Amino acid sequence: MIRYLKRGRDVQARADDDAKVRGTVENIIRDIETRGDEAVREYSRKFDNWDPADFRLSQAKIEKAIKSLSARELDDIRFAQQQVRNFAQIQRNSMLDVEVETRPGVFLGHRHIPINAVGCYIPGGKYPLLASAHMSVLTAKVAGVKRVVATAPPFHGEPHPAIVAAMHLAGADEILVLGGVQAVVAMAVGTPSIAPVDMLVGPGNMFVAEAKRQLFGRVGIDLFAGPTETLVIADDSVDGELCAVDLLGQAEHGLTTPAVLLTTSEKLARDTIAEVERQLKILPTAEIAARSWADFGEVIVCDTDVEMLQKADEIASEHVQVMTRDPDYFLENMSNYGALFLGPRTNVAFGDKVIGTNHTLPTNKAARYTGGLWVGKFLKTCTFQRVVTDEASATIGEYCSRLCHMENFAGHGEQANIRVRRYGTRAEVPWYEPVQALHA
Ligand SMILES: NC(=O)c1ccc[n+]([C@@H]2O[C@H](COP(=O)([O-])OP(=O)(O)OC[C@H]3O[C@@H](n4cnc5c(N)ncnc54)[C@H](O)[C@@H]3O)[C@@H](O)[C@H]2O)c1
Ligand SMILES: [Zn+2]
Repeated sequence: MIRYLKRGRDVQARADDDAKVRGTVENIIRDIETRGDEAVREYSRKFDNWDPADFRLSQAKIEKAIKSLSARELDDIRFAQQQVRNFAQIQRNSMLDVEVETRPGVFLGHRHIPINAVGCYIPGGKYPLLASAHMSVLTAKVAGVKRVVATAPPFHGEPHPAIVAAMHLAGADEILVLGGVQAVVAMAVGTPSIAPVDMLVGPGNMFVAEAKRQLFGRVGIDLFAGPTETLVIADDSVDGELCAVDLLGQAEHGLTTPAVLLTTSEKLARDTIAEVERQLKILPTAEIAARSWADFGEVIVCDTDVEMLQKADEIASEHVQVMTRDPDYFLENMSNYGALFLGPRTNVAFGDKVIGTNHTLPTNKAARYTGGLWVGKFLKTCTFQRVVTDEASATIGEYCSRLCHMENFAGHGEQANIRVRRYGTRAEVPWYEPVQALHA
């Protein structure tokens, strides 16, 4: 049986919020489409109080930002990037191009082709999320993307030096200081100063995620990566302090961050609720975390691991941290999650910042149909084929011709028939008389 000790806001209230955001974003996109650069500038002034001569950073400004960091800070960024680069490269190596002879004389294959130009959004509203530069820019570069544009909003009125350094060290070809919807629209449609990109990637708040969603089709997007969500699955092998730290650690992202505890231990559930209240008195980011916990936090008690698994798949959370006696049960059986964190020794912050897996992950139940950002998202898997013998051309041609006939496709049928006549031994294609006559 599944019991809620604490519930979040109802589904209707969340749907109303989504509808409001959709409308706001629609208007901004339409406005930028009609008025271009001028509108980009206006929204930048309005939302970020930011109106520089050029949104693009010069080489001198990039170097100045890097020089302002300490050796320790630069080294830490390099360490994180090395972990992300290494794992992205391992994943790239797992993706093989293929070319196989599927029937005598018939060769089919696919190649992974990098997208030409990608725009990476690095969030910087509440926190300067420099880790997103590793996750997007660097991974795109490992995939072989030629032109990578990276953009982040100003932080306290200026480019944030650690974000700029991380973008540069990750290999960004162009660095912009521009935030929100205006940044993603500018990269997607292009402006006199920003050449358009083919794909938008990276996380962002609900406005940024919704803008990417609305621009999909005109450009590619990686996935729906909106406000962070976290799910902790735990049994009585861990304590309330650890669970509360792991819930609040992610609840601090923003006011709409669901942090959910699923547990088979009612004692752990109650201990965690008490611990959350205690920690909220001392956590420096409690102002945000307390609101998201109050509105979106949930504590759910189940009887068995099987029940927890069912509920977890239904929630389809971005992050799922498993701290039970047998975490592998969830690895083997769970199907809907952005990323799994197995056992108490790791946690979501490791994945967010440094361990090497990508932190840009599906939210809003998108984990039902996609994983997170990874090197494969920057590659198009494109097929090719060739037929190298007369016999193969004629044999496939006969099947094709008959199948086209069933679908009433005369022109397609002729494409096949002409091969049958030229490369085959049959003098005629009996099942396709009318079109045959065209070539008599
Ligand atoms: N899903 C993931 O993989 C993932 C990973 C990391 C972070 N995140 C999420 O990224 C988000 C970052 O959000 P953030 O706000 O700190 O930074 P952000 O850079 O995404 O958004 C800031 C921008 O929002 C725009 N904005 C603010 N208020 C607006 C309004 N009323 N109308 C239109 N535009 C407005 C501004 O232009 C501003 O530059 C968080 O929600 C975090 O949870 C998600
Ligand atoms: Zn996080």
